[in-house]
Amino acid sequence: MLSELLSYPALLVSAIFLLYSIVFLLKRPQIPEIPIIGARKGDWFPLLQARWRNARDFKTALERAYMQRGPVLVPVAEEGNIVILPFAEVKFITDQPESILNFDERANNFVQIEHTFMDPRIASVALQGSFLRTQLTRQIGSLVPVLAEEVAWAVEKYWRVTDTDDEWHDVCVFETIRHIVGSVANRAFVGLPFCRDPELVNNGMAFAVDVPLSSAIIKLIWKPLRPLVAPLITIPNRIHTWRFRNILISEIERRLRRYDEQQKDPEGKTPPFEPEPNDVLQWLIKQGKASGDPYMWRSKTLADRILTINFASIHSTSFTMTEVILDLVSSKAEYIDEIRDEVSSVLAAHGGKWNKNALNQLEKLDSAIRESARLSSVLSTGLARTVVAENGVTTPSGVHLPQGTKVNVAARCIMRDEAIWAESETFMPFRFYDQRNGEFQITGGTGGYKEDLVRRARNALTTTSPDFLTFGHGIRACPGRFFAAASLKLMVAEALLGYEFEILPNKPKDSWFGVTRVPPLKASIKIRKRRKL
Ligand code: HEM
Repeated sequence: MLSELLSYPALLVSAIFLLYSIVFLLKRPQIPEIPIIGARKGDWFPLLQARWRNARDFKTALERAYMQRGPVLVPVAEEGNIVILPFAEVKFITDQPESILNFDERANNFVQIEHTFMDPRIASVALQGSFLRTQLTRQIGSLVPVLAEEVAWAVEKYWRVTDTDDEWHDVCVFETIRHIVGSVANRAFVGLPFCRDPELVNNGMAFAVDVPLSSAIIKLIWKPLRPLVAPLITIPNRIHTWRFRNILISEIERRLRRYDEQQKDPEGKTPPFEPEPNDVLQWLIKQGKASGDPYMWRSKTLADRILTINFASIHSTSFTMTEVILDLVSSKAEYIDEIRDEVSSVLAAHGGKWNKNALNQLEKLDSAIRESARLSSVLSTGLARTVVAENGVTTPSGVHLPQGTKVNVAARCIMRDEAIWAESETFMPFRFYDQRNGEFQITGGTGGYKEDLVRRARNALTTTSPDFLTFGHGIRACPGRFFAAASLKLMVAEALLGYEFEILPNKPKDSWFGVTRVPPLKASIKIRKRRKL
């Protein structure tokens, strides 16, 4: 029988597949004994059937999970079995050390980094959270003026409405915003002229689509087969990485040569004299050289690090900005006018030039962006971590989570919970502004200067908390959020000062792809140039 089987390769492959399916169906994965969302009485294979149902309507699955107010299991197609912990356990997640609940393990598994990124070693430096947390955040003050210049250029270019034109024009919000965000972010990452090359932005964004798409397919494949199949599935990833690298490589090599020359001639006597660029690429070159590891200053490594930063930042910022614009234009004209008045008076007070202080004074705008990021957050689930402790971990509600369990919270539901947020489903742009400036007292406090500062800080766009999870929370909260907040404010300010918007009767609908919520990418709005008074 066995020899017969071995002589027919097709039969052998079918037999292996059958065996694997049986083992897969019968093997009870190591999962906690908690309710399974999506499973029904009488299901033969509750996990598999729930997985299929939840993948088709993850929004409902998430809402059901949240309503349980305790840990639940949510099987879903591309992610497998995830445990959703209740709101009360957010602090438990953020309090755990990385040796128990690990961020990188989950993130790298989610994107299948060893298959979807072209250089497997980049995994060890890929997310570069600590680099951004220190370098980029520290430099925001010096970056604001150049970012403002780039915003003005990009909005003018991509919204294409001339000063003399009185007509209303349709613009597709996401399609134009992604280019604007791409140029603005890359002005800080690689500088001029590269940030204005649409091919750089297009390939960076294409790669950011390739990764979740290819990783979702790869995760459906049996692990031992992945190294064989992944190279085929990730052909687009390789094409876009290759094109992205090609745009930057000669500039990187030029800067590396310049760096070496300057090291030999610190006085700067050898021409050409040029000021050192102040952008992420240059900081990465310095960091790479200082590390003493030649891998870190290979031009390919440096290009891939810029690509990874594009991957982490452009989609999240473009989606957030798209939602802000759509939330504003489907609210009230008075709201827009009030924010616009704030923007013009703050700008005038700073002599018509943006700087970090001026951005900090845009409290109404800050509040409107935070409110949009609460109500229309791009996150469905949040605080994604994997249990890495060998003996697992037990939650405060007493559920034991074995090693390997994927943990999340229902971020979207927390941020829309009526018990936490008054009129939680309504876009109230001044919600956080009022909380910053209102009579509200901190429990047990005296309402003094210190408490005033705390209240202000608590309600600022970049402040994370257990109930505001758009940027995550805890030690791994988004390191790019201060940069994102500055860019978002500059972009919305430019849009409000330069344009009028036709108010929409309703906000266009979003869509869901498995666990991912995507804003209305095709939505258009009507804009026209504002007359300067
Ligand atoms: C509005 C825009 C953005 C949103 C909504 C956003 C959201 C997030 C979220 C939810 C996380 C996971 C945090 C956690 O689980 O606790 C994260 C992580 C991260 N974000 Fe952002 N992000 C944005 C912009 C950016 C930008 C502009 C950059 C880079 C310049 C960036 C770089 C990163 C990196 C590198 C990580 C991984 C952090 C680590 O390794 O510790 N993000 N972001």
